[in-house]
Amino acid sequence: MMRSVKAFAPATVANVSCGFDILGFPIDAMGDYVEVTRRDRPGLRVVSIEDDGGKLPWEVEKNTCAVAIQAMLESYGKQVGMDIALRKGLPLGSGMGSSAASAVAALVAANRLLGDPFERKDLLPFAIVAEKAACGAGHADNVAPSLLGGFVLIRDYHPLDVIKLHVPKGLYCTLLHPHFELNTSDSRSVLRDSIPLKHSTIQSGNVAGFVSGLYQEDFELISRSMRDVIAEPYRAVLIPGFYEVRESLKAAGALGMGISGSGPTLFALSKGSEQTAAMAKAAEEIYEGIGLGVDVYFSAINTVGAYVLEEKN
Ligand SMILES: Nc1ncnc2c1ncn2[C@@H]1O[C@H](COP(=O)(O)OP(=O)(O)O)[C@@H](O)[C@H]1O
Ligand SMILES: N[C@@H](CCOP(=O)(O)O)C(=O)O
Repeated sequence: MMRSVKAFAPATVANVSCGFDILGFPIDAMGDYVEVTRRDRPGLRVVSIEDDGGKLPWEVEKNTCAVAIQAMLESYGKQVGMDIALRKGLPLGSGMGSSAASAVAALVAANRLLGDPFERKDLLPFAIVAEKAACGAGHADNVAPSLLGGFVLIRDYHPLDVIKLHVPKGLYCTLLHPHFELNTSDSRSVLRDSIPLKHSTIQSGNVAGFVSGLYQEDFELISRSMRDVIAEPYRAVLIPGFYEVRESLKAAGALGMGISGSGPTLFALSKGSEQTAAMAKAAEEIYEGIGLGVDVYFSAINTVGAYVLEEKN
């Protein structure tokens, strides 16, 4: 019987401009690490959290690692005792699926500790419970791609219908993380409950175009489809320099760009990695002008999702 398992779950770009709450992909550049260790008494404990600046909750009903594992154990039908150690590789409130990566890494580790009783896709509802605990909304567009890898479409939430999409060769992602936190719950609170019919038409056309573009490996179609009339207009005002950075990234060769998840990180897709240095330089100059530090990450699209790093007997 396994004694402890360590797993990694990648950061994710949710929405991908046109797919609010229904589209996302993981990146290779970074993620969260969770180790779960069996204990002889039932019950979960968070025993260590590293690299969170002391900001994350240790309570099992609040930390997404524990919330996700608890949901899994309820479905498993047996209370197995586990100690949970989390190392944050992701900045908080960044728009890169930080709460999701913790939950997914915890689930993949705990599932393996139990001998993999759940298939990968069957872990998703447990990760959604954790996401809801973290930001008040059970959106799956971070947890699903972090768990499954590649572009993932959430066709429906009730019941869950999740589809892995084709990843075109040579598609590359640049992430710009300006140094401030924007909590997902805050950037969801600026959104409207209803949208005009004409916006629904524009958004559906673009999400269909984006998915077709992936399958046809048609980078021009992907580029044309990266438009968001639902969330971006309301959220852009929360992100200093958004429109300027958008123009500079496009001028530097991005296929398209948008807000990663709920921001403040911005993402750009490009065909290949040749333009990424120019994109980063252009954006860095703008952020410097507005007095904001920025971290830049480059990554291929991660196609495998979370994985087990180490098992100890
Ligand atoms: N392991 C975790 N447990 C509980 N809350 C977390 C965890 N990781 C991140 N969070 C919190 O979840 C909230 C949602 O934001 P987060 O997922 O970090 O945003 P983003 O995905 O935009 O980076 C934030 O308040 C963040 O501090
Ligand atoms: N679809 C969600 C995605 C939130 O992503 P995060 O990385 O900012 O948590 C939304 O747009 O609110």
